[in-house]
Amino acid sequence: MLRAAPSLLRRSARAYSSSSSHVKVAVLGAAGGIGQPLSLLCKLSDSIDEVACYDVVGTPGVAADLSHCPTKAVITGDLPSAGTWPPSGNSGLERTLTGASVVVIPAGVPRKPGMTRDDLFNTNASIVQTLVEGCAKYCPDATLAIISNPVNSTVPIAAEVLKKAGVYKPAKLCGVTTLDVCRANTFLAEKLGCSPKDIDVTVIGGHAGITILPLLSQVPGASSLPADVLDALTVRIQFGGDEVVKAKAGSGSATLSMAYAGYLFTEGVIKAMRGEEVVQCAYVESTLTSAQYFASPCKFGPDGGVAEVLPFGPLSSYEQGWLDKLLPDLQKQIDKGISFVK
Ligand SMILES: NC(=O)C1=CN([C@@H]2O[C@H](COP(=O)(O)OP(=O)(O)OC[C@H]3O[C@@H](n4cnc5c(N)ncnc54)[C@H](O)[C@@H]3O)[C@@H](O)[C@H]2O)C=CC1
Ligand SMILES: O=C([O-])CC(=O)C(=O)O
Repeated sequence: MLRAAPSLLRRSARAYSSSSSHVKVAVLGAAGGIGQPLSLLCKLSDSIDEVACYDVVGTPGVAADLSHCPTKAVITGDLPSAGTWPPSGNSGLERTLTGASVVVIPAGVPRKPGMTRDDLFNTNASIVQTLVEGCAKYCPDATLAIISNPVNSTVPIAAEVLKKAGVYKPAKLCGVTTLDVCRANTFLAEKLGCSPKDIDVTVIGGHAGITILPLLSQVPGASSLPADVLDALTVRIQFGGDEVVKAKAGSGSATLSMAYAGYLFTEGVIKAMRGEEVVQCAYVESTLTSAQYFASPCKFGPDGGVAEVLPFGPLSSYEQGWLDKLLPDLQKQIDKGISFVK
């Protein structure tokens, strides 16, 4: 009674047939709470040939450690200048980014209890700006997956940086909202008493508080839940990040679940590059609503970018109420990112 084709990643007959080219994934912020387990998951992946770990600290150690895992991916670890593993003449960011197909960016500070994601803006905006300037220079064709918060603003920052450099391709710039989908699937499955693997909730909007909107009404088994249960579930998904920040009590925010979500997103991009049919939610430049950037289901294509921003389907009146409320908030956070670079 749940969705017939629930997987985040949908297979087609062309699976794995179209490309055997070298797939390099760069992780920027690779020594951090998200970066380390994300790099591990990438190192364990059969579809990744090279994992390039970059951070301002610790990456030679992270790379040396991961290199002992007996899997096919070659691993490197770079700092901004000297200090690489294995030793190399290139400067750190250049070596990391050159030849990358996908660049995943979890660099930046995480929240502490009492903070909003927007409170991270002052620190993370310039970190993302600098790193994306490097992407514009060394891997202008790569797909960029932005994890650093506030995603609602850091994606517009990245877009403005790429525009300034003359290499902006909207289809190749995504904010990663996969953790919202993971939470929605997990929490809804708990309520319905089924496996989260049998559920694929579409989550639209942005990635902060009320800008996150799970479309639970579209999941057949969920639409019959009482209104108060649906409301509690919606709010729990919107504020799932706060749940972790509170439990970690000052030591950071979601890292392990985010690493898993970032890995799922990256695998989705790579599977699409190899010819599989992949639809996954992402925060991208969009004309679906009045907000310039908006998370919705996106079909990924063989170049690793978004081939089509898909419509998000019918909303219940409850969800329409949230959408009306979130759009002005989201646009404000987008404008803040744009003005930072302009
Ligand atoms: N999009 C999403 O769903 C989620 C986003 N996040 C965000 O991800 C970011 C990272 O979180 P954590 O890994 O927990 O933080 P962390 O502090 O553990 O790691 C961040 C890493 O970034 C590195 N870094 C800082 N400046 C850098 C620069 N200029 N170049 C390269 N690396 C740099 C740091 O050295 C550190 O190793 C935060 O902004 C957090 O809010 C966290 C969870 C979910
Ligand atoms: O809540 C945070 O600050 C980290 C995050 O984005 C999430 O867990 O969704």
